[in-house]
Amino acid sequence: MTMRLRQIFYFFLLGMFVGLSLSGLIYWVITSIWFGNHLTGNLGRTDVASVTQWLAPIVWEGTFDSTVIDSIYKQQNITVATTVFALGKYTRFLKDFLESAEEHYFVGFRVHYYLFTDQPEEVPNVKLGQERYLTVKKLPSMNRWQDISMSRMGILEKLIKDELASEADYIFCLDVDTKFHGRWSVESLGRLVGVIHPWFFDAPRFIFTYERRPESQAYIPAEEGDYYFTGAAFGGSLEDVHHLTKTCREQMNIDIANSIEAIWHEESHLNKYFLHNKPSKLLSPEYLWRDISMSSGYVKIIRFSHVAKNNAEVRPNL
Ligand SMILES: CC(=O)N[C@H]1[C@@H](OP(=O)(O)OP(=O)(O)OC[C@H]2O[C@@H](n3ccc(=O)[nH]c3=O)[C@H](O)[C@@H]2O)O[C@H](CO)[C@H](O)[C@@H]1O
Ligand SMILES: [Mn+2]
Repeated sequence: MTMRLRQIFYFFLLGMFVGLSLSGLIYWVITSIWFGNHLTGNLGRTDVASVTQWLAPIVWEGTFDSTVIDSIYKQQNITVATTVFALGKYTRFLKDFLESAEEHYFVGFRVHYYLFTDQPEEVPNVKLGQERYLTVKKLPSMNRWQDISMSRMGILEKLIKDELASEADYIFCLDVDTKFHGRWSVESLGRLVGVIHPWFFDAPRFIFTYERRPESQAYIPAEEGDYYFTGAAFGGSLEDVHHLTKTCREQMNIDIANSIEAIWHEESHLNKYFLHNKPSKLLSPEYLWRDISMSSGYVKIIRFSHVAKNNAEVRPNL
């Protein structure tokens, strides 16, 4: 009798197990196959904002499906122009920059690096993958680091206008004192793309180091501004980045004529530009972190970071 009861009990348990598994399977079939992802594919983060007030996505780990997004861009045969400047002692950063980019940056897509330097002989010989190209362009040396940093806008404006039109679809302009540590790929593409500065993403607005003197063209009043963007990485379509670099160059020239230099140089002008020309996509500080040794709970993966450097030792002036 007890034997029989036990059998019934086990049979019941088995029935429960099969029933639950079946209903789980049916639920999965209905939601993902019948409905597809449009109803239930709920990617996103709850600990950080992943969309701006003007409905531009903010790219964080966990907000996109890399397989889906790769397959979209694979069909488009795109070329991503990538610019980097290395003058004076900054040529020492090139090897790590290029080697790590070959490992993590737009892997499997066509990338054309444009490298501006005053010492082409110092450009390291880095083995590039298939469909990866490097063009070295010589620049005269400059003796103020601020001038090097700011002059990038005008040089990029000219590069885009004179050479890139039929050569590339998108462009990213990056600092060289940096290194890639994780995927940076097509999820970052957009018409106009800004990267949230790693030191200010969790700071209140009054801390943002916008230019606060009304005499400068980069001036932003205390009650304005959405995010503080880094000058070390920005990008987008050729047309939009051309307009950005042209505008920043013109605004910096007006400042020069008025004998004023914005507090954070072209970064200040970039922030002013983004105030009136909202980026269509924002990249989280995963796309330019402080230094690989620092951590933050929000940043689940460091994709690109500044490297620790001794400014007094590498810059031509203080
Ligand atoms: C985190 C961040 O947002 N950094 C910004 C910040 O400091 P940074 O300390 O990052 O500026 P930086 O010294 O890296 O200079 C910017 C870039 O100019 C180039 N360079 C500079 C000096 C030199 O002797 N040789 C040379 O090639 C190089 O590509 C470098 O990456 O302020 C700069 C201008 O105010 C830029 O806006 C930087 O992007
Ligand atoms: Mn830098």
